[in-house]
Amino acid sequence: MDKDIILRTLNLTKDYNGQKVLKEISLTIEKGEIFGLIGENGAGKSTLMRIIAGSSRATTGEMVIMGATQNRHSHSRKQMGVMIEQPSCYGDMTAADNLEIIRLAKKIDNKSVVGETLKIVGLDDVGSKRVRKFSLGMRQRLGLAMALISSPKFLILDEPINGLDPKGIIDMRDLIRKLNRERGITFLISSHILTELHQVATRYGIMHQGKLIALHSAEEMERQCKPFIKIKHEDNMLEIVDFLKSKGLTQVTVENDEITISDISNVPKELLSMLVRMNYQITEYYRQQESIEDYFVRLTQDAAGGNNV
Ligand SMILES: Nc1ncnc2c1ncn2[C@@H]1O[C@H](COP(=O)(O)OP(=O)(O)OP(=O)(O)O)[C@@H](O)[C@H]1O
Repeated sequence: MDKDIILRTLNLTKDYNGQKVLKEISLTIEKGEIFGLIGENGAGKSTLMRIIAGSSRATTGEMVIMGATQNRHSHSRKQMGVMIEQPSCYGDMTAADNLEIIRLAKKIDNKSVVGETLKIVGLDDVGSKRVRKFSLGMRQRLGLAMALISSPKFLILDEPINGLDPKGIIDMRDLIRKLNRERGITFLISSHILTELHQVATRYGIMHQGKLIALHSAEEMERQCKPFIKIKHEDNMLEIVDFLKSKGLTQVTVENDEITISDISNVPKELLSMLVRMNYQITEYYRQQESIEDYFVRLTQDAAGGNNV
């Protein structure tokens, strides 16, 4: 067993009524990582997380969690905390009472763990407030506390930032980073909005239509965001596109009358003056770096067949 590997999946698939919603998912999460699982709604993130958490079974494939091979009988997931979907809790009770119920159900002897966990998530000062009066951010914190109470080494959080206001997003990110840094907890976190996980994930897996289409470290993700050139004009767009292609530029796309050249390594230095010499009415010509969100959109479009002109 490799002690630095928290999770390894090999060719996991899931079929619902004959429809493949997970297609050969193979991924490894190492100790200490904050692994961000990104994909649009319906990409298969929750399905994959439920299988890893043990609340659903894969149709085929293998999975090893903290050194233990998982099969239908082994749910050796005691060192794992899970928050998938809205945490279910008793609205008429306080956060402390809700946690106490979980402590008893999990047979945790140490009574002080309730207060300690509430402190970690910043809910130690809400006193006798009933959970049904909690804001969404507070509920998410309580969900995290429920997942944390058994001192897990690995936390699975499905869309923990979904619906939070900007301050709630920052607080949740800070909390995740703190738990990772100070307690060495490894995270698997999903989101359908890439920017929500930007600055917190150390590695990303991008899912699209049940497939894992890319795996990137945070640094690789930044590198993937390629520079491009935008051209705005008041002229015959197709003529300009043909001209660019005649210069050997293949990755030329058009959207809202704007031309984008993605393969800038092939762009001749004097391209702008060439366009002007051709008497094209160019109104703007500039170089930009692709944002992480744009990269995600490009990647999922490429996986779906691309949109090059
Ligand atoms: N219990 C189920 N029975 C049938 N189909 C299901 C079931 N659960 C999920 N699916 C289907 O599996 C696909 C993946 O859904 P999943 O919830 O895993 O996606 P997701 O990426 O988590 O999306 P979201 O961000 O909306 O939660 C969808 O097409 C969904 O309709």
